[in-house]
Amino acid sequence: MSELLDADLPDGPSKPAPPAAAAPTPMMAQYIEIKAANPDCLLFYRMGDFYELFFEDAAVAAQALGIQLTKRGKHLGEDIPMAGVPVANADDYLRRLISLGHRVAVCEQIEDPAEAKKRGAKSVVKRDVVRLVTPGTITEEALLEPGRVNALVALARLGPAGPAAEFALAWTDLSTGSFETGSSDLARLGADLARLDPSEIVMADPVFADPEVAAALGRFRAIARPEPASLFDGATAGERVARFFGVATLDGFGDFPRAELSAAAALLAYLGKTQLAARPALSRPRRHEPGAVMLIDAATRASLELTRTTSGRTAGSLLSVIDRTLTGAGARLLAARLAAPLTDTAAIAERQGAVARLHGDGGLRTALRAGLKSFPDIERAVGRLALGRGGPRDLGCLREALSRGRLLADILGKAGDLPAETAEGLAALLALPETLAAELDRLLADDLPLLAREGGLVAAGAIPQLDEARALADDTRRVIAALQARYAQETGLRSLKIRHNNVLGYFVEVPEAQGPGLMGREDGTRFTHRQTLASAMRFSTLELSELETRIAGAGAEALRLELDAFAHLSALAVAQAEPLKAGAAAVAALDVAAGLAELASAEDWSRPSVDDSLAFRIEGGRHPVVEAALRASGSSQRFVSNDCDLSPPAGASRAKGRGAAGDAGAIWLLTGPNMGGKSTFLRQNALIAVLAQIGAFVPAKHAHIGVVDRLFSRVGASDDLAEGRSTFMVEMVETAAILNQAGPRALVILDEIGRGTATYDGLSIAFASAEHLHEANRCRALFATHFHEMTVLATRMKRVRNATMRVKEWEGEVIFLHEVVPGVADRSYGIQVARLAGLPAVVVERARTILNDLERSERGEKRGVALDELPLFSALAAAPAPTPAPPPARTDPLRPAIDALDPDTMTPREALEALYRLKGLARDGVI
Ligand SMILES: Nc1ncnc2c1ncn2[C@@H]1O[C@H](COP(=O)(O)OP(=O)(O)OP(=O)(O)O)[C@@H](O)[C@H]1O
Repeated sequence: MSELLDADLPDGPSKPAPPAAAAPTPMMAQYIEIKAANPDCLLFYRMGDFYELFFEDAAVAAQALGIQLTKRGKHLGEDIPMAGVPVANADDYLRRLISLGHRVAVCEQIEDPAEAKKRGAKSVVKRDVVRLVTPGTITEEALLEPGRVNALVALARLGPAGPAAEFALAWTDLSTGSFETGSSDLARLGADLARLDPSEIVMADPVFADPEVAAALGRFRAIARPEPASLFDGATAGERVARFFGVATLDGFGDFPRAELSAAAALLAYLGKTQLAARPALSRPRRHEPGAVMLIDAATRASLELTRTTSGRTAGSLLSVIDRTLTGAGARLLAARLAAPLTDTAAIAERQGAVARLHGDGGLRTALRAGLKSFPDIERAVGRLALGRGGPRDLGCLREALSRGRLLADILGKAGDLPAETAEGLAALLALPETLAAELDRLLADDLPLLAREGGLVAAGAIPQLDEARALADDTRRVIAALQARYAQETGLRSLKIRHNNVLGYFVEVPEAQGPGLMGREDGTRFTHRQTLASAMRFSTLELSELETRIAGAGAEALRLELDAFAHLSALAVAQAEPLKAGAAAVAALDVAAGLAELASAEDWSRPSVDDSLAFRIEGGRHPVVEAALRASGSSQRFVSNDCDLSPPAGASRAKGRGAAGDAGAIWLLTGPNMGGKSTFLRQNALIAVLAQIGAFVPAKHAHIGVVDRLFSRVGASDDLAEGRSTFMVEMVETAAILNQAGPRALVILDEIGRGTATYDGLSIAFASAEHLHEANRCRALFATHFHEMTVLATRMKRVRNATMRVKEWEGEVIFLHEVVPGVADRSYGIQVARLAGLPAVVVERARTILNDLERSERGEKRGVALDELPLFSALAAAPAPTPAPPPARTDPLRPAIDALDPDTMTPREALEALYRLKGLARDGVI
């Protein structure tokens, strides 16, 4: 704060108010200049131990953070609003601001206040923005969720707007340094973004303004940010990427299409803009081959609740049920894999191999999981160190990771034959940098401070000069005592003392009589006379004055040595970023495989067979989330497993031609009562496909799945009022996407489409959609419907099968068996379900009458009178007295009961009983 200098201080009350247009103070002028360069950020302006915010920023921050809004000095005659947050817990405030969608520019003092003072008493310490904190560029542990990838995406468009425009994405998680690219197009952009689930997207201004892109972005537009088109310049893109990685050409990185290079270069440019001087330790860009992953659009992800439930919570999602990982990196990898199931059968088999090995070897799994438990997050520690934002604890994390990595390698090394993925992991663990491990072990203390500048990060005994400096700083008295003992011994003067005062500093003092003996000594220490007092003489020595200087500088020296050691270790770690990251990836993959194996063994899941056929045969399939929920509810009801077979009908591949079965999967039309379990069945099959293709085991006895390249699910109706679309409109938009995009390898789940409009319109749409799926899309599909009329399709179309949910009726009650069987439901049991849901009995009865009537007329019989009658309430009211009569007087049963009593004729016992009777009437609430 000392640097705030007079120039920065608010005008005191004694001073006259400045004229309205008074020039700002030098500090305010500096603030205004920096703020003008960062208009779209809240500016955290460093002043001593605080980040201060001024003007509008102060008001915004005070409101968002609930901190006090004060004022400081005046600008143009007005008070300057100010709010501040302590530097020590700035992370917490940053997190809150970022989560509210703000961006923050962190402005630090970039010179020592003493330097500023040299320029004159009124000069201001130089400051500059060192970093922009945005949702996609955070790296601090406190700001990140351990198990969630924090993706920043750059979206590039090649060519002018229009359906033929090529799109590409480049994405990174700055906290771990991952860096990937992939191609896209307008139709699949939403699905690609949904897979990455970014925190922030950057794109060129014109792309941001394109209404078609805006529509494709959907909810992601809220986190999109327009940037100058020059960031995406395709002509210089390759060169810029090469420059970042310090290579002459990108040839060694693989073949990147131009649009992907443009996205990659823009991403790097944006990192440059936000990270300024710091250079992130990004891995070399890795290209996602088109078609390598199963495409799942945002609506499908939401309806299948893969990583979040429809209400936005993690608990209750598929991820939450299958996640048995033990490390942050493992949890992130599992989430990333779940978001992007593979389509390459060999890659799937490789992952399955790792799970299967650990599934089959419980001992190995247990040992590995013990070693993995809270394994430190290497990736994020390296990421922070590379950006210069790391601390001693990040080094400590690497030290622990390296030694625990060796343990894991030992366990795997003794395990014998390993599947490819695990063997690769072992190789990466064995390649963890030994030299770094040794250096960390040698230099780091056991307990590490949060910040390097607090000191204490280097172990005692590691650096002799540091030990000495510390000894001097911390243990001056001991050093002096040792010196005093030495002098006393050397001179034979037992009364020799070393003392200190501000004038002489350290000096030797002896009784006056012995002083002359010290002067003019030929051998040993030379004592220089400084002062003679009445009873004592004082001397200095060379050692003492050296000691003096060393003590004065010792604290600073100790800190410098520690900071040097920290910089040395950080540089060593950053230089080894690649093997460290490879080790981290190995640990994450082991954790995922061991977690999935643990899950499979605890839940009795099986290894699916995944190939390039169009098969889809599930035996004894279960819905993992509903099953877990049933168990957690403590209900005695067990989850009922079901089979599903959408494989092409037998011999179909030989039948060629349109209309014949051809090489296409089947469509199941599923009818059945409400609450029968249709939606559960539909979803469980989609989830089994997803699980199979991430390389996991699946909740089924057996599963054979021909790779699904695109998954569509249209389950349940929901309004999208924010986008101005009604329930029916949303339903139709999503159905349109399916009918337009699903190819022969797709798996389509349609749950009751057409129910959002009038019956005949709905039925016609559902009917036509099913026909289109069969004839045009020719994909595997599950179609649940209440339109029983649709079941005739099975007689007309070769690959349509009817299936239904079994129910039992017992004494007028409906019992849901949750069993899927071939056939057609005879009825919907909607009225029984309505009764179970607690609809008033009178409404249920009336509904039953109307239903009978409708059914009779449908059968061509004479319709009853129910529909022609007055509606429910007038019908009820019509019978007794429709005329406006006063409301019936409330009868009070106590009155007649009291009237009936004759106290004169009652025995005491009868009186007592009567009293109890009256009391009972009152208590039962009859009155
Ligand atoms: N296979 C099953 N085993 C046990 N319980 C099940 C099973 N399937 C569904 N259930 C239970 O039945 C409830 C209703 O299931 P679901 O929502 O799938 O029915 P639905 O037929 O789709 O109903 P609606 O037609 O009303 O949408 C579930 O919440 C679950 O508790």
